Amino acid sequence: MAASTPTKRPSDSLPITRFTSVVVRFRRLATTGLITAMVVHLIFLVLFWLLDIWLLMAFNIFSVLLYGLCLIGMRFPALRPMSLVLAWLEIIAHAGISTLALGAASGFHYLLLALVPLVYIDPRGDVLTRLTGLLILTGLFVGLDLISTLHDPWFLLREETLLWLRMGNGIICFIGLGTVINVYARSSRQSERDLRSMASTDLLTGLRNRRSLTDEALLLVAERRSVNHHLAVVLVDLDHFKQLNDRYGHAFGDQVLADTARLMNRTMRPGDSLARWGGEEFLILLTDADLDRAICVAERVRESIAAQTFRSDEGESLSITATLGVTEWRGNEEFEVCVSRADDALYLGKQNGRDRVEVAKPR
Ligand SMILES: Nc1nc2c(ncn2[C@@H]2O[C@H](COP(=O)(O)OP(=O)(O)OP(=O)(O)O)[C@@H](O)[C@H]2O)c(=O)[nH]1
Repeated sequence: MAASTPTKRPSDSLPITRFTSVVVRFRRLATTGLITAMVVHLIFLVLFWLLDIWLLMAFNIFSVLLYGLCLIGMRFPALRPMSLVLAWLEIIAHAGISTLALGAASGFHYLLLALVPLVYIDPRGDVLTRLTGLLILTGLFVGLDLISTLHDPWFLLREETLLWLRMGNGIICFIGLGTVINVYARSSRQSERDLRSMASTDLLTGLRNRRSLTDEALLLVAERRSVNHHLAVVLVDLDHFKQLNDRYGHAFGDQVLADTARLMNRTMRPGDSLARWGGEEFLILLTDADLDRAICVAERVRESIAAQTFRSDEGESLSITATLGVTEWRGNEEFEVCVSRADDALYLGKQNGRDRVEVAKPR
């Protein structure tokens, strides 16, 4: 590539990242809930068949079928809201009819409690919707308790049976609450991990980004100030990258960046760090390395980049070169000062013809 005036600082590239949205997580949670509800209603179905309560048996057959339909509906974006509303209404109707049929002592109104976290988890709900949802659930819970205290249930069961039912419903309620909270907590932790990874990774190359490496370097520098360990910095800048982009296209440039990052990554020792520092600039942080070792590493990187060949879309074989600035951390200076010295060396390397390693000795 032809020579041109060296550029001092390349600009940072914007990180574009994958992110599993909170809506997707809510959908997963809702699907898990629907499957669980279906299984629970199958158990109720058997139970009411054993107790010979035909009304609740019929209602549970209807519920199982309804959950099946809701699960199918969850596969289609347009039907999702309706599926969720139907599932909500089913739980409310199930709690209501079962409590009226068997009395509050059966504990069926406890099932309403499992809906409380869902009022808050739905990401589309605003404050008013949440408050309304909570008030409706509270009203239903208290109302059902009151009505069944004032009126006899439709079906009379033995005290012992009611006790078992109440305990069962209490357990289902706790398991339901626990499951919802667990799924939500796990998805929150996953979101946190995703965000951390997004904040520290460069999407194009998969390398750590500037922020992540700077954070590590600042920690190392703080630790090593007292211990007097070596630390060296190598700045790598690909030569004439603008020309490469202009000649072969930006997508090809991206590929070259990604391949070069992979190549450099392979040459790193465990413990050393490599980051995409800016557009076509990379930074290598060498822990426990003095200047001589840093120069060796820089030479090795320079040679491996120069030896790498690429094939353009037109089938043309080409290679690129890089200029590297090397320096050693002085032990009592800020990390930025050390990087700036490596940058000065790099700039000198560009002026001196590129494809070379330039060293800045700390004074
Ligand atoms: N394809 C691609 N190009 C990028 C990316 N980030 C920065 N660049 C390009 O890298 C080029 C850097 O150009 P300059 O700063 O002039 O440097 P150069 O052409 O490499 O010249 P020297 O550094 O002086 O050898 C610009 O054209 C940027 O658009 C990227 O993520 N992908």
